[in-house]
Amino acid sequence: MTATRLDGKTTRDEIFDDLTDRVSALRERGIVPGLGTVLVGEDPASAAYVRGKHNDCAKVGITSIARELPGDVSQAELDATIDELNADPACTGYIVQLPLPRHLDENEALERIDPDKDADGLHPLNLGRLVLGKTAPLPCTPRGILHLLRRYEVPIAGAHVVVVGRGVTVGRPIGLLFTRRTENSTVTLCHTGTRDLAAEVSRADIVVAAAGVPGLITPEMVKPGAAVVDVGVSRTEDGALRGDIADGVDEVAGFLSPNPGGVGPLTRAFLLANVVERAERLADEA
Ligand SMILES: Nc1nc2c(c(=O)[nH]1)N[C@@H](CN(C=O)c1ccc(C(=O)N[C@@H](CCC(=O)O)C(=O)O)cc1)CN2
Repeated sequence: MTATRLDGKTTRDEIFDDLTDRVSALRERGIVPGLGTVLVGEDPASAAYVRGKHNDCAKVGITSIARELPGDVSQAELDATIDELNADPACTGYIVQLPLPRHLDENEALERIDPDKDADGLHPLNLGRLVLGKTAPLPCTPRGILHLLRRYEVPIAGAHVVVVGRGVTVGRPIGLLFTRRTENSTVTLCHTGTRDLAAEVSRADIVVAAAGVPGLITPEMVKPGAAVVDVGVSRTEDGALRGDIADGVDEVAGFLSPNPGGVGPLTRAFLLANVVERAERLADEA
């Protein structure tokens, strides 16, 4: 079997076309959505992701607001930047790029973001709203995963989904999304304490690998025909990206979302979608 490739770039372009039209319609109503980013330090990957977000803004007509802070910034200075974006009417939504340098408290930063401006959907209030099944901005990578699976008509209702990794940006929230009534999947969340990862993965109709361990998921683990989504990120010494999926998985799986080229572009697209959706809500309330 050679897996159908879930193409994140083509799918992102479709989303951008839709967002471009919606941003034009907002501009006609006198509203210009603005995305803010807070980048701390000089991690090359984080800097590249933030640059990419601003390039995307230019493509769809959203204003960019970039804040860059040195790697040794204090928590109080970071808090002040967050407060400034909370108060800025030109900023419809914003993100604090993760990970932060170790001396900073990520949870404190996320909690300080005005939940209404939380473009990442990672504020505790918004994650809580997700748990309660209330409307909230959805975390961008999980939203991208679901969109990509639906786009390629991968069966989700009733599927057994095995998520590998319990991080806050992917593993934990994707479990919440798959178990909503609208998705109706059964989720097993695996992590470093899981006794027999291969046995868990082998039962999955859908595998979401978000562990950050290169080549963790091997062809022998995967049920023939399963959908495999690679969102694991690790870097080689020369900075090259490595996903969690080993070579040969595409010979066993029915669908494969590669990394790069799969969910990553959609993470960026849904960040803009969260901003545009907030701008539309504000326009309707005005
Ligand atoms: N505040 C946040 N921080 C981080 C998030 C996040 O969603 N919010 N996710 C990741 C980084 N990230 C966005 O910020 C991100 C990662 C990857 C991609 C992407 O398009 N990847 C490309 C490959 C790029 C490469 O070669 O390095 C792909 O998959 O094709 C976009 C965004 C952690 N931090």
